[in-house]
Amino acid sequence: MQKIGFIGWRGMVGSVLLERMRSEDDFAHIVEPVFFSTSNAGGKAPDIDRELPPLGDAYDIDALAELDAIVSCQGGDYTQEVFSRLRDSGWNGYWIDAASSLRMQDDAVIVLDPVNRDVIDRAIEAGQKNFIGGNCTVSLMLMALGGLFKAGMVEWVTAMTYQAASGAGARNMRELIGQMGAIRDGVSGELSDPASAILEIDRKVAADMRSVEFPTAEFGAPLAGSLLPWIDTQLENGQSREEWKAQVEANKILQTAAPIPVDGTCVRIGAMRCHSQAFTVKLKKDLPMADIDQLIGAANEWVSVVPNDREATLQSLTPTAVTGKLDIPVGRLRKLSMGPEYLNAFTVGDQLLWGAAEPLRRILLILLGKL
Ligand SMILES: NC(=O)C1=CN([C@@H]2O[C@H](COP(=O)(O)OP(=O)(O)OC[C@H]3O[C@@H](n4cnc5c(N)ncnc54)[C@H](OP(=O)(O)O)[C@@H]3O)[C@@H](O)[C@H]2O)C=CC1
Ligand SMILES: N[C@@H](CC(=O)OP(=O)(O)O)C(=O)O
Repeated sequence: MQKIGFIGWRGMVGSVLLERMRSEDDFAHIVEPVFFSTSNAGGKAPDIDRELPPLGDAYDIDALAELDAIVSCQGGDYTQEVFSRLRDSGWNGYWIDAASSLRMQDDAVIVLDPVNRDVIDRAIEAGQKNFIGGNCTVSLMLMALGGLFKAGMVEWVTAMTYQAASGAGARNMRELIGQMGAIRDGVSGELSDPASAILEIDRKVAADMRSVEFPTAEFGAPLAGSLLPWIDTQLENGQSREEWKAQVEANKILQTAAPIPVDGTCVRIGAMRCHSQAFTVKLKKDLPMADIDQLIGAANEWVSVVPNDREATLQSLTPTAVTGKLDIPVGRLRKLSMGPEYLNAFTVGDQLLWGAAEPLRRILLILLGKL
C-alpha cells in the first residue's frame, strides 16, 4: 500500500484521527498520503511535517481510483454518493469508513481490533476490502465488557446509555454550551445574591428553557438542564435506530454463532464527548466477583476495573475524568438483587477516540502491516 487518501480529515472525527496519527507518528508508515476535500479542492493540505500536494476533489472518481486505500470520516451522505460509483469503476482498494452506511453489508467488516482482531485477520486473508468503524456506543460497550463476551459468559445485556453531545456533531456541542450559557445568563442576578429564593431561580430557569428563544436548532429540544431519551431515527418496532444498532453491530463485531440479545434505552445527556453506559448483564452462570474483575480488566490494555466505592467512582468513572483519553474504566461492578447471575456495571469512554477515530487508525496500521 503506497497511496492512501484521507477524506473528512477536517471534521470532528477526522481531526481526532489526524491528531492521533500525528502523535503516534503513523504517517511515517505511509509512502504517499493524499488529502481530499468536498468543499475546497486545490486548497492547502493539513500540516503533517511533509510536503503535500494541494487538496484533491473528493468527488473525482478517477483520482480516488488511483488510491490503494481510502479513509473516510466525511459521513454517510458522502459514502452513499461515492462508494458504489468507485467500486463500479473497478476500484479494488481498501475502503475504511467512520460512517454507518456500509456497516451491516455482508462484504463489510466492523473493526474493533482489541475485540475482534481474529475476525479482521480472517477477513483480510479472505480478500475483504471494506472495513468500517462501529457505532460509538457499541464499540465502547465491547471495549468495556469484551472480556465477559469472549469468555462466553454473557446470556444477554441491557445497555442504558448517557450519550454526549459530540455524537450528534460539532454544531450540537456548541449548542449545548450555548444552552448552558443561556440558562446561567437568565438568572445571573439571582445567582450573585445568596439570599435569593432557589424556587424563584428554578421557575425562571424552567421558563427560559421552555421559551422559543432558547437555542434548540440542532437538538430540537433543550438538552442542558434536561435530557433527551431518543437518539437517531424512529423504527417501527419502537426502538430508536441507536438502540437497534446495539445488538446487530455487537453480534456482527463478535461474529457470534447465535445472537446475544443486547437492548436498552439510549439517552442524550449534557456531556461533551464521553458516552457513559449502565449495564445489566445476565451471566450464564454465577461467577465470583474476583473472576469477573479479572475477565473484564485483562481483556485489553485500555480497560480497567474501578473499585466499587464512592471515592474511586467519582474520581475515575466520570466523563470529566475520561475525556480526551483512551482509557475505558468499568466500575459499579456488583451483583444485583435479582440474583447472582445479574451483574451491574457502568462504563465511560471517549466517543471520538475508541468510539470513532481509534479503530480506523488501527485498521489502517493493520493493513499496512504495522500492528
Ligand atoms: N460524531 C461522531 O461522534 C461520530 C461520527 N461518525 C461518522 O463520522 C462522520 C463525520 O462526523 P463529524 O466528524 O462529526 O462531522 P463534521 O461535520 O465535523 O465534518 C464532516 C465534514 O464537514 C465539512 N465541514 C464543513 N464545515 C466545516 C467546519 N467548519 N469545520 C470542519 N469541517 C467542516 C468537512 O468536509 P470538507 O473538508 O470536505 O469540507 C468535514 O470533513 C459522521 O457523519 C458519521 O458518519 C462516526 C462515529 C461517531
Ligand atoms: N449516533 C451516535 C454517533 C454516531 O455517529 O453514530 P453512528 O456512527 O452509528 O452513526 C450518537 O449520536 O452518539
